[in-house]
Amino acid sequence: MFLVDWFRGILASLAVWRKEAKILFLGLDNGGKTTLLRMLTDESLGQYQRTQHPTSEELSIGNIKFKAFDLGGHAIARRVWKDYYAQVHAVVYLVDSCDRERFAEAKKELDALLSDDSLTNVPFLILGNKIDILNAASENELRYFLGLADSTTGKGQVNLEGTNVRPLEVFMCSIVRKMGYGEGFQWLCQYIK
Ligand SMILES: Nc1nc2c(ncn2[C@@H]2O[C@H](COP(=O)(O)OP(=O)(O)OP(=O)(O)O)[C@@H](O)[C@H]2O)c(=O)[nH]1
Repeated sequence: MFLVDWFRGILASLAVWRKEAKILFLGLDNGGKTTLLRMLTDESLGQYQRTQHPTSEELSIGNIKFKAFDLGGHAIARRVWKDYYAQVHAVVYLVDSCDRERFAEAKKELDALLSDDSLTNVPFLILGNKIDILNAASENELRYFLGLADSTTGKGQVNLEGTNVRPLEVFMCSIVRKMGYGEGFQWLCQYIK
């Protein structure tokens, strides 16, 4: 209960002082986007129907709009999210940290996003999800395979204003166990302007 309230508090404080924020949840299918969206609304857990491709889901909390899209061979989805949001305030990129076979695909999609002109300087929170599973990759392993070993900008309060450096960090989490993503969102919120 405390964790849930704390997490909601982070989002509520963002909603209070911002007029509007648009946050994209992106990643390959099966990464946990739908589960995270559901968690943000009602903390209800469960198995969700795998959504149809190209898939998108949306929810609003106050003035914050969250929208999730699957990437990976879904050129249509990419076009749709680009059309949908003229401006995105933050990206949450989810990776299944147990699915090593798809790390290369996850990296390819992430690289494409990081070099996308419409997302220049948009903060990126990378969530390595499913760490409750025994064979999950460690944070260092995930950073390595996503090519982020040297490009993350630091956890905690790192002032990047005036530097032209995009805030980028990796946080490991288990959405079903309600672990780790709150810290990630707390980090991200400081950069949502
Ligand atoms: N063990 C574990 N399973 C998780 C976790 N988060 C999500 N899952 C499971 O992973 C599967 C995919 O989760 P979704 O939320 O549907 O993933 P998605 O990114 O929305 O992918 P699609 O539904 O395919 O579009 C589901 O069976 C979830 O229950 C987690 O933290 N730990």
